[in-house]
Amino acid sequence: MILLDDVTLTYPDGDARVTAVDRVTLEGRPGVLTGITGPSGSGKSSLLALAATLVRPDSGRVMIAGTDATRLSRSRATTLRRESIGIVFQQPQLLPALTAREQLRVMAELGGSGRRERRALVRGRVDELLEAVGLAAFADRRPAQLSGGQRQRVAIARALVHEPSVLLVDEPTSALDTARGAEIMGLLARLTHERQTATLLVTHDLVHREVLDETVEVVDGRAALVTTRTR
Ligand SMILES: Nc1ncnc2c1ncn2[C@@H]1O[C@H](COP(=O)(O)OP(=O)(O)OP(=O)(O)O)[C@@H](O)[C@H]1O
Repeated sequence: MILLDDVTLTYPDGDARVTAVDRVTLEGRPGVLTGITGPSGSGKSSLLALAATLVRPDSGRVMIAGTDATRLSRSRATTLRRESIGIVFQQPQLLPALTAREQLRVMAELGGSGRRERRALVRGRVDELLEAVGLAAFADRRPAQLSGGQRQRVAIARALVHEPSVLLVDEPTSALDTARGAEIMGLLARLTHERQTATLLVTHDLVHREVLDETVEVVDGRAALVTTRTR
């Protein structure tokens, strides 16, 4: 689970500062797909960067799996991020020379606490994850031999390699047509429910709103929970 607790984030703006996130409290719970929507410049990406522990808030706490990430040293925050958070970016950001299976294996080697047994465990998860995202038959293909939707599926599987409790997703459908986008959103909802990740997903695209369990709307750096769906 993840809790952004009364967080504020400002950026330098000439001699002054611009408030990108203004005292937001937002909770991601296990098995819940929470959509973050709102106009351009409202602070959605900044919220995700805070949740990813990539930036520190000016004030407030970011609680991840019971730990206040804002109080950790940089290196301990990095370890927490690797072990507890999966991130899917707008573009899949795959390495062109590697097959789908190798993209996940690299993540298995890089991340986590580095203990040999743990790495072996993570390696063993790779084929199961490729199957879970519908790519079992494409494991040996390189990015150029995959469609845009399939590349995004590889990125999703890669984000799940360390079995994160928190999954953060930034505009996953922006490079896809409506049908492929709907498939990716459906996949993210299914994985969230099956793997009980607390998933925060930034989206402009309200075409896909029906798969979201909750929708939080951000306006001028402030967030309001606008809908909650009961499954
Ligand atoms: N690195 C930065 N330096 C200065 N100001 C920034 C920086 N990043 C974002 N901002 C400002 O913070 C505010 C929120 O930006 P943010 O990118 O979080 O919004 P957004 O809702 O994700 O927008 P978009 O949908 O266009 O990506 C905006 O006013 C933006 O100009």
